[in-house]
Amino acid sequence: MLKVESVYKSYKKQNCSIFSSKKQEILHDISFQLQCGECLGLIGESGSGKSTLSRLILNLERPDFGKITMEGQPIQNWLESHRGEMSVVFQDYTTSINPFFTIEESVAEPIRRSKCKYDKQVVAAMVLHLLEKVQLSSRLLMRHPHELSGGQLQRVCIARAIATQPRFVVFDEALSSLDVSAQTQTLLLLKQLKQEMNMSYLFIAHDLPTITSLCNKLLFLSKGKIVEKIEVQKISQVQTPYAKKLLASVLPFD
Ligand SMILES: Nc1ncnc2c1ncn2[C@@H]1O[C@H](COP(=O)(O)OP(=O)(O)OP(=O)(O)O)[C@@H](O)[C@H]1O
Repeated sequence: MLKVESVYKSYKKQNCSIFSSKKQEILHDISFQLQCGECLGLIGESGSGKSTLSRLILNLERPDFGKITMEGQPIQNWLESHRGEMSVVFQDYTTSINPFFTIEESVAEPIRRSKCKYDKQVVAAMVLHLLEKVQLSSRLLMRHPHELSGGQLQRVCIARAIATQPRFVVFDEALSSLDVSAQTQTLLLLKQLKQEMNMSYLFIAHDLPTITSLCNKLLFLSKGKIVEKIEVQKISQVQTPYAKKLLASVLPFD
């Protein structure tokens, strides 16, 4: 489904003069594939290039070299011809939602922007159904974002992300800002939604237990390079010192 081939990305070095052309390599020779229905976890420490990679996949930025394709088509072409079939949930739920919109308006927005045109009552029914899917009460419909908890707001973001029935969703540190209890509940919800809607996920996180409980394959990213790819069932067989260190930090005993 998604194919990333030898992708490189650099940014202009920070703290350099505006005339300087010095660049810092952020991603180096990244290649991997994600099959239909799979949940691929991308794990790496802060600054390893995870969000940069997700921006390239979402076509918010272009790689310097390399190819990103979806079902054989360059990602930008695929996104144009498959509107609403890829979506994203970011870590910062507070800036992902318009503060002036009610929850109903926020969830309705991606449906209204999609290629299918529905009348008002149908959109209202779809919003209600989506709230039910993410286990939020219809009593929240007329509230504004500041009147919801962090966990509830992230569910609104998830409802928006699944509103157009995407086949592929990128979760970029989507649970990192939630407390442990909201994280656990949201994780269960994502598992359930994935099963019900047969979606493929790219799940980016720096927390190994969260990622292993949801994903079937893992990529370890260190300093812009994929240092290890492994199936979650074989996680105890990781080879690289970086992956071993991450594993040891959550499983201190043999
Ligand atoms: N637009 C940009 N211009 C210059 N440098 C950037 C830009 N975006 C990211 N970087 C740099 O690229 C590096 C990787 O950033 P990125 O956000 O991809 O890491 P990350 O693994 O997602 O980190 P975190 O887990 O902290 O979110 C960082 O050093 C960052 O400062």
